[in-house]
Amino acid sequence: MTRIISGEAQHGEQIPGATDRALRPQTLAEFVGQEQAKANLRIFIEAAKGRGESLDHVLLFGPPGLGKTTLAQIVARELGVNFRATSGPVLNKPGDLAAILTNLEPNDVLFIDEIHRLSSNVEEILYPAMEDHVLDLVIGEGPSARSIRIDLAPFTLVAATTRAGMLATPLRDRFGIPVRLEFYTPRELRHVLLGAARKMGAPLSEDGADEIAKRARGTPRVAGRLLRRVRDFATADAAEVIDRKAAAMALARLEVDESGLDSLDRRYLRAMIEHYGGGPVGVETIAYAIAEARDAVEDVIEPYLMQQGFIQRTPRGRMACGKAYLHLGLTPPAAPPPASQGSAQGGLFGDEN
Ligand SMILES: Nc1ncnc2c1ncn2[C@@H]1O[C@H](COP(=O)(O)OP(=O)(O)OP(=O)(O)O)[C@@H](O)[C@H]1O
Ligand SMILES: [Mg+2]
Repeated sequence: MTRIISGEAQHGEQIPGATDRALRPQTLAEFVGQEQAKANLRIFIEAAKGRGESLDHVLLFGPPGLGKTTLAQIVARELGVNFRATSGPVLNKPGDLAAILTNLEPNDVLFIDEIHRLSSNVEEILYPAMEDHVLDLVIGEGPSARSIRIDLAPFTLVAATTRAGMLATPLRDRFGIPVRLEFYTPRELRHVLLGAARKMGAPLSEDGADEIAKRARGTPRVAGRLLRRVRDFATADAAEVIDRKAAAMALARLEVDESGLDSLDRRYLRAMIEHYGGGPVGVETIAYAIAEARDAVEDVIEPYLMQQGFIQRTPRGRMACGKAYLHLGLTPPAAPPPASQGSAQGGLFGDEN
């Protein structure tokens, strides 16, 4: 799914040296937004440094593109230690993780991206490593197999996931510092955009930044991507400054509407309303209806639609809110009677699915 407004990294964006990296903030001070998380991290980092100890393990979770990888790198830099990065799907065997762990220097940061995709046999050796800084390995097979214990240097695991709910409880419990990343406000994104534009040398005006920020679905990665495309249009049109008008024109050509929704979001809402009476409808069903993978629907489409109040999650499935109808130029159904759960009428939305 290649969408201009997808929070997921696209081809080229994650490659070292690509523009994306040049735009990454390098310090906590430069990292815009997430004030609560930053304030806490700053205190924990200073305390760990003061004691000369490793920072407690950190779990970063939230939708794609909100800055988990960036924040992990910043934590290592602020601690003044090495940053080693790997990811759940890459670690196939316990030995893969063991090789990395045994090479860490005291208090280093090990970053494991997509930790929810770690296989269970790798996860098992991670537990004693996180808790007691030891590695329990089994050498050999059958009757001659024996287990050996290796001491590790103290280290900080910084893990990232878009799916905290998918982590096994024993794993989740081993993180002393859980950090939930939130969507950014348009004000914060304006800040991100002006900073990125400065680094790119793009002549972005403040009202131009506001126009892009409004449509970047609360996600810095989307903001950066929109900025690059808008700049392309501005270059093609030989515009001297990217102001509100130039930005709005470019965004219209990219089919990103004033709420930051693109054609896929609109298809999702339309399918829900037109085929399923506005819901409740299960995520599988709606994913099938718009021919997208369930994961993509849950990770990329729904969080923002939910946060913006276009849809809501109920025990019986997803439902379109009045805002979704209005956005598509449709008339919302009359409000159902206020949560009088006893009224077994089936309601306006019907019970057929
Ligand atoms: N707070 C921020 N201030 C400025 N730029 C940011 C901020 N957060 C993220 N960015 C920028 O947004 C882009 C995406 O950030 P990052 O790769 O850290 O997201 P992520 O949460 O790790 O995404 P994923 O879940 O896909 O791994 C980067 O270019 C980064 O520079
Ligand atoms: Mg990342």
